[in-house]
Amino acid sequence: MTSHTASAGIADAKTTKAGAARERIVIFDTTLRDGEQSPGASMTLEEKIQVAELLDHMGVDVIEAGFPIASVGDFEAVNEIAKRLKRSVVCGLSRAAFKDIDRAGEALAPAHAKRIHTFISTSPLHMKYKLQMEPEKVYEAVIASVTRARNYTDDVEWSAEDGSRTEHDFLCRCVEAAINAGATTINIPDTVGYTVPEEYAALFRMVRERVPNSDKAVFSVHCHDDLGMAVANSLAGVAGGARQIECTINGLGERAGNAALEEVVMAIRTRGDVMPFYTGIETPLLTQASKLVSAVSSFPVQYNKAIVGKNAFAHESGIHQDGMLKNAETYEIMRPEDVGVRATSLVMGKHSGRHAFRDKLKSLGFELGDNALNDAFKRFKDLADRKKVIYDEDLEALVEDEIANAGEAVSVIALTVIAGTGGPQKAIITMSVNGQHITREATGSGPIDAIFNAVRSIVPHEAKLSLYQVHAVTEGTDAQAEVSVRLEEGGKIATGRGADVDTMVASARAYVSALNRLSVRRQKTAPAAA
Ligand SMILES: CC(=O)SCCNC(=O)CCNC(=O)[C@H](O)C(C)(C)COP(=O)(O)OP(=O)(O)OC[C@H]1O[C@@H](n2cnc3c(N)ncnc32)[C@H](O)[C@@H]1OP(=O)(O)O
Ligand SMILES: CC(C)C(=O)C(=O)O
Repeated sequence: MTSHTASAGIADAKTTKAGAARERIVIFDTTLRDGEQSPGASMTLEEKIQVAELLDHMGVDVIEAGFPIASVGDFEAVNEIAKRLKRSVVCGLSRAAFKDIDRAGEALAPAHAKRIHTFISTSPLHMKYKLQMEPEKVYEAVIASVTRARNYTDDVEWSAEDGSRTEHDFLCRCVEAAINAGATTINIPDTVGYTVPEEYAALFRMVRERVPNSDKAVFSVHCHDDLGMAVANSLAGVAGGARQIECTINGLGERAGNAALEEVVMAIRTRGDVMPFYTGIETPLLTQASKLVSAVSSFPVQYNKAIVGKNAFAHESGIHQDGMLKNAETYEIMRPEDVGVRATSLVMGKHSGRHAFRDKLKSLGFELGDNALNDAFKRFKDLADRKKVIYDEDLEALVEDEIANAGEAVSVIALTVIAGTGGPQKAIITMSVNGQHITREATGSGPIDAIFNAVRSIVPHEAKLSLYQVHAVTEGTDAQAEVSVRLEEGGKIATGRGADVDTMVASARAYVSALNRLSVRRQKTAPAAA
């Protein structure tokens, strides 16, 4: 396969092609806080430390390690992570309540760099029904909470929960007050995944234009995926002036989840031609982070998940595989190694074509001529129609069987076996013997015995069966069976192998293969004709 050339869009450089400076986007990971709010995703302290250390190593700017007031376990997690992290800022969440903020301050005390993130809802719906607070009380709570948090650190983030459904005048008032009270990051979350890209971008533009001190804070997006737009909305928020993205590994999070870190980071990196930004994330660690979070949260990653799904760099259809073999950029917009995937995989399946089949066999050490390749390809297509996943071992067994049985004097053409509780079992076999098709049937004590008896009636012989062995080439009930047969006759030994998803067919092929070899042995040792 040809490799990718450096794609025009890749935003590694700190300047755009036109020479303008790219702006740095702060990546704020909340896998350990919002991610853990996914029902069933709780992590142990050790697991959280493991995730935090990997995120730190990966270059995440801010790690929201938990909500310290929530439980002793959450406090300990934030506190232990605060002791360990070397590069990232450690962040703890708190409501607009002094006890929450003090607890967060206590948990974060050992951190080399700490942030308190305090939030309160600002939408009419949340204020009226959830908080049951008048807007003026909420406004006062914004100022009081940010001021309190500043006692612990200069790095204070304030969030307007349900910000995307908040009335604009009130949102602007609260943002201005939070900045005046000392907030250095202003987050306007789309808490319920309700907004759409154009609307969210406009919201940031509006707030930044209307709030007089808006240049004193970094604006942040925090998007949920209820309508499947968390990543698109996050990037739109950035287009509207936000410079921090809150996200989680694998998009873990409340309900349908948060914007996926790996997706926003790779979108920025890959489409640097239209987004003049960069992040500090070491993207080759993305797959490792995804696997770790999946393992500790017990949330499997869907196969077709962008960036880190099992199929993100896998191609099964012949036309795509052919394109990939000629130039990887035909069907891949990112290099697999840039996200920590070892290599693109051309998956062999019912949609694959000859180019990919030949290439795959070559990688397995088989170089077949055109005729043999065509025969093997026909058998492979037949196998792929019957078997969901074709493993390398399947191809090896198929080709070895093809090589062992191709061009032999005797071969199996068709087989029907009648088996079950009410024996005797019966086999009807059609074989080609020196080009002539012969059909016979026989019974036996068991289906294999019946098959071998039927073969013997077409190719009579006295050879003794000294070994009959079956093993499954791969796992699963649709695995191919690989059958080995050993025949002995007058001191001569011949073995044969056959492979098929049907154990009976594989047995017949193995038996016939051994007979062919025995026949060759007989000829080799026969006295030369006078
Ligand atoms: C959008 C988000 O993701 S916000 C974060 C959500 N995460 C979590 O809630 C996980 C951790 N939470 C918890 O462990 C608990 O909810 C706790 C410890 C925070 C609070 O527990 P409890 O005291 O039992 O209260 P409970 O959760 O039932 O209700 C929440 C209370 O906080 C109030 N509240 C909610 N948000 C805020 C806020 N930002 N600021 C101040 N008060 C708030 C509610 O109005 C309610 O108050 P009330 O008890 O006077 O009616
Ligand atoms: C606390 C805030 C940032 C939040 O998680 C949300 O609004 O979804």
